[in-house]
Amino acid sequence: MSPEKIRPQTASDTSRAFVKMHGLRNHFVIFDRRIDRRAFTKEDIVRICDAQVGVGGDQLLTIEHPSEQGSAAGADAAMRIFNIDGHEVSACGNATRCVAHLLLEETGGTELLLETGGGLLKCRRSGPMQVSVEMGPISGDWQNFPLAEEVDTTRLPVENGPLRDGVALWIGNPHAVYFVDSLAEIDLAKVAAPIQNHQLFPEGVNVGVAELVDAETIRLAVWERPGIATQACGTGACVAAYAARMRGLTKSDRFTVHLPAGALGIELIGDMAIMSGPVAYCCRGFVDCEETVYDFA
Ligand SMILES: N[C@H](CCC[C@H](N)C(=O)O)C(=O)O
Repeated sequence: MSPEKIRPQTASDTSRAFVKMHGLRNHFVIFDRRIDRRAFTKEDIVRICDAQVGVGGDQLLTIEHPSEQGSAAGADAAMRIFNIDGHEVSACGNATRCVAHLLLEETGGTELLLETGGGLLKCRRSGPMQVSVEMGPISGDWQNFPLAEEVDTTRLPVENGPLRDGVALWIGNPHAVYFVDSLAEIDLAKVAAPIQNHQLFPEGVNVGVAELVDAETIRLAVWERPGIATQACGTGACVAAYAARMRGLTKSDRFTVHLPAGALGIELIGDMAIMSGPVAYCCRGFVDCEETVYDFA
């Protein structure tokens, strides 16, 4: 096949232009809805995120014009975040860095304010392919999650095997953090899935399993909604650092959080977590949003 046959020259009526990026291998298919206003159906999202029939991604992101309220508060753009099951969620740390980098390249600036479902996030370029984001504030308010009933979020009553005495924290999305002695001995899917699906969390919860290596170093793996072990989780890293300090396991306010694909820097200032880490491009292209018919004849 000649390269021309496989290289799209222009977007056809049913296709949409995307860029795929990753932050520590947490990978995203990103669409700019400021340019192409068409929305995505749940089926589109599920298929686009599935590498076998679409592009492949941990989430689908759209860049949008800020809302009136966001604009008034100074937002430069807005981001919407969809999980691989098509459900919209309100926060993702690695996605925020990727979208902020795209927008900073567009403006040539060094700072911007990004509106998300979880609030307005201040982002800044912190190196050639590095972005820092003020991700907080972090809270333990049970009504945010929501929880099926009021419980002490600092001592979660939901346990499974080695995951005991967890902390529930909100950073635009819900997390349950459990400290263990050795992360290497944990079968993440096996121990975290029953907690994610526990009736206390009617909308599910991202489950972080953390090992405090020393006062400033955490090893972390996150079983994200809707049931995937990602290579990195930015919001998870922020709440793990916050939980370690809240629990009195350390007095530090600067952390290196090691995730399966690499490290994020987390700085805590009061309830605010500043997350710093890398971004990278994967590819650009067009993806079809019509129902696809396969002919194997
Ligand atoms: N990987 C993301 C978190 C996505 C959370 C999402 N899966 C949810 O359901 O809240 C991060 O870097 O923060």
